Amino acid sequence: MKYLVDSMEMRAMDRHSIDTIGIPSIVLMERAALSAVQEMKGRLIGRPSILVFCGTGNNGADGLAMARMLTMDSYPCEIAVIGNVSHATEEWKLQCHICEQMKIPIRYDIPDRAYIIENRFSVLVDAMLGTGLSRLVSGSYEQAIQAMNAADTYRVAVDIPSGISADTGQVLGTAVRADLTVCFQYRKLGTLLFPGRVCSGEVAVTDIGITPQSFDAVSPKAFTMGPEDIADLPARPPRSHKGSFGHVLIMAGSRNMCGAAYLSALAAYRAGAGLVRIYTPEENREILQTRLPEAILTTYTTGVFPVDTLQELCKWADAAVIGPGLGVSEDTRRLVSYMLQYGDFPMVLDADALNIIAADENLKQLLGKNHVLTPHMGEMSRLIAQPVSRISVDMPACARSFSDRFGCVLVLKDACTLVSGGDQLYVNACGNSGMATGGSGDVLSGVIGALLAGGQLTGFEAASYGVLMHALAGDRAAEELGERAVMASDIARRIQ
Ligand SMILES: NC(=O)C1=CN([C@@H]2O[C@H](COP(=O)(O)OP(=O)(O)OC[C@H]3O[C@@H](n4cnc5c(N)ncnc54)[C@H](OP(=O)(O)O)[C@@H]3O)[C@@H](O)[C@H]2O)[C@@H](O)CC1
Ligand SMILES: [K+]
Repeated sequence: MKYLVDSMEMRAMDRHSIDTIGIPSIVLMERAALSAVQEMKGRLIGRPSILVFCGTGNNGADGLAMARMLTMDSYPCEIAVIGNVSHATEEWKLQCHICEQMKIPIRYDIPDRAYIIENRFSVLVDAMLGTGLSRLVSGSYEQAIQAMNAADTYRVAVDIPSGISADTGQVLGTAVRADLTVCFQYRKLGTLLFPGRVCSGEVAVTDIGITPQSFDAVSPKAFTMGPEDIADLPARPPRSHKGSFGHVLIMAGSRNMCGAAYLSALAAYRAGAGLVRIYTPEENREILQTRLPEAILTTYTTGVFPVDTLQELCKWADAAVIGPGLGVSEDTRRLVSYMLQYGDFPMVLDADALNIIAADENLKQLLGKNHVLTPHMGEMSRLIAQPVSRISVDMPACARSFSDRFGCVLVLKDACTLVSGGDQLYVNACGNSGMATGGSGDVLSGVIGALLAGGQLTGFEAASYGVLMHALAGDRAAEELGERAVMASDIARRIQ
């Protein structure tokens, strides 16, 4: 598990380290600059000429310190100061004074592409704007960013590419497109969220001497996970039977539409469920029994609402997945409404269940801690009656506000899927574009359903690990088949 921080959290940690623990700001800065230089040098061949673009805040001060270290290490190095020097921080003034004493060339106008080519700079360092970015980029910063992007060079961003919001990953006007970003102490949330992730290039995180003590008892809320974190899932006891791992009820599929039910059920079994039961229209019986004989089937006839059967199913289930391929009809509306009222166990609400809930304010009011909702951007837009463009501007805030308001877990599916619940935010860093394929969401809902049914994870944990397992399976599928060829069933079969 790795923490991700936003600008406010990072500022609070910097302040606590400086004011309470007593580490001077300039000491943190020295380690930051040294670590960035080391990361950079490890990727360079020979001693290329380097131009360091410095703003006038502490991100710029980092850049000045880096220019000093690079010069001392015999790299031909020059500094370009961007922005208003009258706003410079104390650290900046000190670092600038040292550079002047060392006679490192400093220029105060904006170098253009021609200047960069003429002087054969093949590495550009972006130390203009860091976590202090507070508004749309314009004027001299905008020109400098454009000059950096126009040059055919290796670009290194200090802490975060200038112009990317550390909180949302959005481009605030314009942003540097870096090949390497060196994040200090913690990865900034905006370097993982799109489009910040694309602008950040390779991301290295370095230790600058801020300890967990600097959290001041409040840990960062966002985190990410990788393949190594799967080992933290509760172990399966060796002495177990199929009842030990939970019963998953999959309410999915509609008349002659059984693919979603099949994929979700298959994924639930692959993710470790003990027993999977599919509740679907009678017409789907034959094909599902043929495709997935391991699943138990309970079927219903369109137009009939079998309350007794539903009562039995609710007694049987440890967790449910409701919605894949369900369709939006009076039958399914009654089904979703019944399950929200009487299903007293964790459940995943996906696809058409979400569309049904979106259209009925009374159903929304039934949402709570038992519920994991898994909307993609279109479904989210319907749930909150906001356009997708509005959601994209700040996905973490949108996910948080929904999960807070309804007390549920929200999985907001996108190229960078988020899971929000309680006070936490999981940001998925795995997976690939091959997973943007029909049925991929049905597979995810089945995985989360199985993890919920296991009974050892909270809704938030099941959803986060579910997203991770699904993404890792997608990566295995892409590695074997190529991203273009991946289908949902390929993902389901590679869940481990
Ligand atoms: N001890 C520490 O704290 C440590 C901090 N560290 C480093 O400090 C960084 C944070 O430094 P920071 O807080 O000084 O903010 P920073 O990113 O330099 O930006 C502020 C400047 O930007 C300006 N500005 C903002 N938006 C703008 C816009 N759109 N367009 C134009 N200008 C804009 C703003 O201008 P003003 O509002 O004053 O006019 C101000 O001049 C952090 O990312 C890390 O690199 C490390 O060394 C470790 C120790
Ligand atoms: K920067």
